[in-house]
Amino acid sequence: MTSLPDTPILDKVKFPADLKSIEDRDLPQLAREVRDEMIDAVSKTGGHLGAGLGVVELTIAIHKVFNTPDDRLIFDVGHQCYPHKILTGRRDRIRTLRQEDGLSGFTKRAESEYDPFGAAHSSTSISAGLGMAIAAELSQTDRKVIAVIGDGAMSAGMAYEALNNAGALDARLIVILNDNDMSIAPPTGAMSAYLARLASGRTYMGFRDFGKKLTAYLGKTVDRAITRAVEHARGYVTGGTMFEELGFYHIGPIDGHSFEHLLPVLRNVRDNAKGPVLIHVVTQKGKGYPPAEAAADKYHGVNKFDVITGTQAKAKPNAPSYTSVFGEALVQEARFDEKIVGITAAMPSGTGLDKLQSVFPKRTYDVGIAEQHAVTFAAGLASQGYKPFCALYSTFLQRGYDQVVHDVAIQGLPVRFPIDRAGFVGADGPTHAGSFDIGFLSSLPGFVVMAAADEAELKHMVRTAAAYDEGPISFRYPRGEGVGIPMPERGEILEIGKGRIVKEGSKVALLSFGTRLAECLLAAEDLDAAGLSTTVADARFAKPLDHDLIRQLVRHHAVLVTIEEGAVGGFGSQVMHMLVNEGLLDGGLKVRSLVLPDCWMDQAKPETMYAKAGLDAAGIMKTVFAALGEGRTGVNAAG
Ligand SMILES: Cc1ncc(C[n+]2csc(CCOP(=O)(O)OP(=O)(O)O)c2C)c(N)n1
Ligand SMILES: CC(=O)[C@@H](O)[C@H](O)COP(=O)(O)O
Ligand SMILES: [Mg+2]
Repeated sequence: MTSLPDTPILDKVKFPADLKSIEDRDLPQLAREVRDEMIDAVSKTGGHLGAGLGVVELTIAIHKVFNTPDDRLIFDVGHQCYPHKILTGRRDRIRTLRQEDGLSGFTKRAESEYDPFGAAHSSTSISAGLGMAIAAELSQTDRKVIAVIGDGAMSAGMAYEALNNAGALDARLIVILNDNDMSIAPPTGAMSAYLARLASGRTYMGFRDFGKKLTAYLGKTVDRAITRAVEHARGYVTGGTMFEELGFYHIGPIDGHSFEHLLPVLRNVRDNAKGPVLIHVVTQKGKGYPPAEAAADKYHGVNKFDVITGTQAKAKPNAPSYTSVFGEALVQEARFDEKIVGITAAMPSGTGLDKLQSVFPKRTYDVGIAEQHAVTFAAGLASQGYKPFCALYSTFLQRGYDQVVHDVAIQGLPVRFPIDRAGFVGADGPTHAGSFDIGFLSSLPGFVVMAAADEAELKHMVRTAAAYDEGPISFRYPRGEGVGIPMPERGEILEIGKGRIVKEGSKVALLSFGTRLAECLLAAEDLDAAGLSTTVADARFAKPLDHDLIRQLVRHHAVLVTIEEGAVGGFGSQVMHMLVNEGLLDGGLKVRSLVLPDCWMDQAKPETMYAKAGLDAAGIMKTVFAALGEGRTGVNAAG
């Protein structure tokens, strides 16, 4: 007789409190249901799948044992939080993930009281958790704080700064190391090897052994100093772990998919831990969905897909992606110049450096999630005559900014910075938008700052950067496809600081920095039709500015509009500074500067975000008409 399908449990669990009435023995079924729900949802939305599949049991166990939201639960990066969102009152909205007006793809304070800290950039959870743990101690509450951090996120220096401080403070903080032996790509670095030794070298600790061990640890003395000395001595005898040396009570490895392991360990820690504890949990990224388990990337980030086959929907590209153009152009230049090396911070495929890695593996370095180190590592290479391309997303370059200033710019070292994901990125929302690099780089003396207007320009900029050895140089380009123009066989070397006129006009001048050029050309057509003859220029450089070009535009036009995919303080600000100081505004020229809005724009399609920001053709036209005081707002006003 076939067994009746189990009565759905997930329908009875809207919030973690509902877990209290679910028997431990029924949790594996709940895990199956959460997994099915998540797979179905992400098959419709796309998003981060593998990481969440790997923490279904862990998430259920944490919410079962601890008293969230009063006990604080922080997910590092937060891309694995979909099971958490399903179990914390957001199941009904889970199919709005990463869409306009939908749920964020990461944890987000404004979204739920169960998200005590926002994430998306990695390796922040232990620091934030320590802050909350100390706050709990200062306010003398019994609140527990749990930080869940992945093995990849443990490759960033910030995680060790936090471990170091937590150990010193002897803070009551619970760190759960979710070790699935994966980052986005297979992990790199000695830490990854160390964790692998820990995970394989020590047999899984059953909860009975752990219970004896922890009771012995706690029962032995009330004086933690003596306890820690004993622990330290034990470390010397039994080869304690790095975490114990830092003052953490290290438990594990335990099986992160076994409730028999998870529940008693978490309950023991909840009831008995008095200081920092690190629980080493071994999981499988993509667990429970065979297409994800079989995939090299474990379906880290997926498009919409067919649940049965796992086949992802792939829109037919109209043009190559900027990332692929960069990757291929760099391989081409590397063939000509053996001094060219590539550096990525755990994102070989995202940056396109996987292409260099496949052709020149010994000239490509994946340093792990370590942008600060990546920048200064590149500076070290440049100081010895190499030509490092330190390829980072704009948003992740922010993490290495002091290194850019202190180790690269002040020393004038010729590090090349390919900056991908410039401007709005769409589904990842404000945490990943590439908004600030124009400003924070063009303010640095001696930096050359470029932006590609299209994929052909990007190819020129790769060649130009390879040839430029006078100091640091950056070039930015957006996520997604190019505009579909013919590509040169090889890029040309651009004249540093020189822009170009793309379309001649006589009344309005649109000066674009980056890929808004296409929208400028569309706007120019309609402006011409409205009797406003329009020049369109591609600045190419935010630093050094093309002063001759700008003076020429000022002399022969009544309106000058600058436009960029960056926040205020970038290209437009550089131009305004020049105009003011050269007295070029004294003649009544009407000048406007179009930039990203001064707010954190939630996720939507990039084109929708740019339209909302007034950075599309309609917005450009509206700006021109307003500047001329003509009150017209778009094509229909042209009549
Ligand atoms: C500072 C920073 N750099 C890069 C990334 C891109 N990134 C997102 S998730 C990830 C890998 C995280 O690996 P791990 O912590 O092991 O989590 P898993 O996906 O394995 O669950 C990376 C590199 C990021 N979010 N933040
Ligand atoms: C979670 C994270 O930070 C990365 O997975 C990021 O979402 C990748 O962005 P792209 O999809 O633009 O490569
Ligand atoms: Mg991992």
